[in-house]
Amino acid sequence: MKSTNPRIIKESFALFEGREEDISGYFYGRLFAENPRLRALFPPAMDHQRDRFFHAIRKIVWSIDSPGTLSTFLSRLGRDHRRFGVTREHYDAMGRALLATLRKFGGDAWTAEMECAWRHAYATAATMMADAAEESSLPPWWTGEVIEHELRRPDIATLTVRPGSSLPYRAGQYVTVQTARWPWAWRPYSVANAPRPDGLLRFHVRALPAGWVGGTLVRHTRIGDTLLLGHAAGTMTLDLDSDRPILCVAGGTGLAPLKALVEEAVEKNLRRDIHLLVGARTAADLYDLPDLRALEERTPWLRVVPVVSEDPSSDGMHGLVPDVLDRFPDWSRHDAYVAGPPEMIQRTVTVLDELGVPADHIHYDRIDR
Ligand SMILES: NC(=O)C1=CN([C@@H]2O[C@H](COP(=O)(O)OP(=O)(O)OC[C@H]3O[C@@H](n4cnc5c(N)ncnc54)[C@H](O)[C@@H]3O)[C@@H](O)[C@H]2O)C=CC1
Repeated sequence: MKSTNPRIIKESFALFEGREEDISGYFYGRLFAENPRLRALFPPAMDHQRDRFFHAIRKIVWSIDSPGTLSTFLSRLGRDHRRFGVTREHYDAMGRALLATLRKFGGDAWTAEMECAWRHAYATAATMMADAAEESSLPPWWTGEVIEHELRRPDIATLTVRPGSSLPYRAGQYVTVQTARWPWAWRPYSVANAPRPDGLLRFHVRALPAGWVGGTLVRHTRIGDTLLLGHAAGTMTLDLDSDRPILCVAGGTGLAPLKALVEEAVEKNLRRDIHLLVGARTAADLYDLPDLRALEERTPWLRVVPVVSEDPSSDGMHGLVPDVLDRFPDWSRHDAYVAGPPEMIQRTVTVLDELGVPADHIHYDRIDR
């Protein structure tokens, strides 16, 4: 964004931090009031969408002076928005609503200089998104047929899905999934296997109490059902230039992307020592252990370590998975990959930092669910 003023954008963004909910609510309220037809493009419940909106704005602001990062992010966002049916004209309406929102929440501190910087930044971002969407040779979404559905726990299922045509992704990435039961509700799930010649995708899904898509996938999905799948995203992929040993730390179904990474390392025969720590509440919640043990059996340089947090009578290691890391000799030379609940990721990153793992050797994605 050449002639956008990054300093003004970053400084003025401080006016809005901490008021995410009100700002996103006002933005969408205003957008739909002025453009009622746009409402149909979005899900009935807007909570996740509102979070995503602010997250996207924050990410744009933070990377506004890193053209490479920004263009990768905006291009992906633009391609991805095709699944909502968003076209070039819609960006103008969104831009008007965004500026009106910033003006309102900026209050007396909002200046003409800020207005000009944001107007320019938005126009550039919208052009990048719309161009990327139009230039993409990939479809806006894929259909996928469920060919296996296995209930591993009352609230956890593994699914295998066959996309209608090849869906490109790298091990460790996630795709968004929509079920016929909840049109427009897209929820991200990591692909739990490395890319395969037959293109099949496996998912690990937990049904959460208020989770529409997860509940449907676990309890109301059968073989032969059709799902919609969005583009792959996420940066937690294997660093293939590194020869360091690998530490994977999984919490619950956060195992999915890590299993894909381990599979990729095994398929490529990387022969870098891998420790896979699998955190679960109870021994029964270790829903994928037999598969992991089979993989371990075939792979002399892979060690799978179950860690149970709420079941002191079970065999093996006990504790929250980040809290057992200091019971091992030394992780400081490892590349670390972390996935699970957000608090678990945060704690694991802190502990790894304390144990001397350099920040740029710790990989994780913050997925907006
Ligand atoms: N299904 C998927 O494809 C993916 C799911 N995820 C995320 O992984 C999470 C999985 O959740 P559940 O299976 O319900 O896990 P869970 O809540 O049952 O926790 C599993 C283990 O994670 C650790 N843990 C949990 N909370 C912790 C905390 N506050 N501090 C430290 N350690 C903690 C503990 O070792 C615990 O035994 C969800 O947040 C999901 O969004 C992440 C990536 C992919």
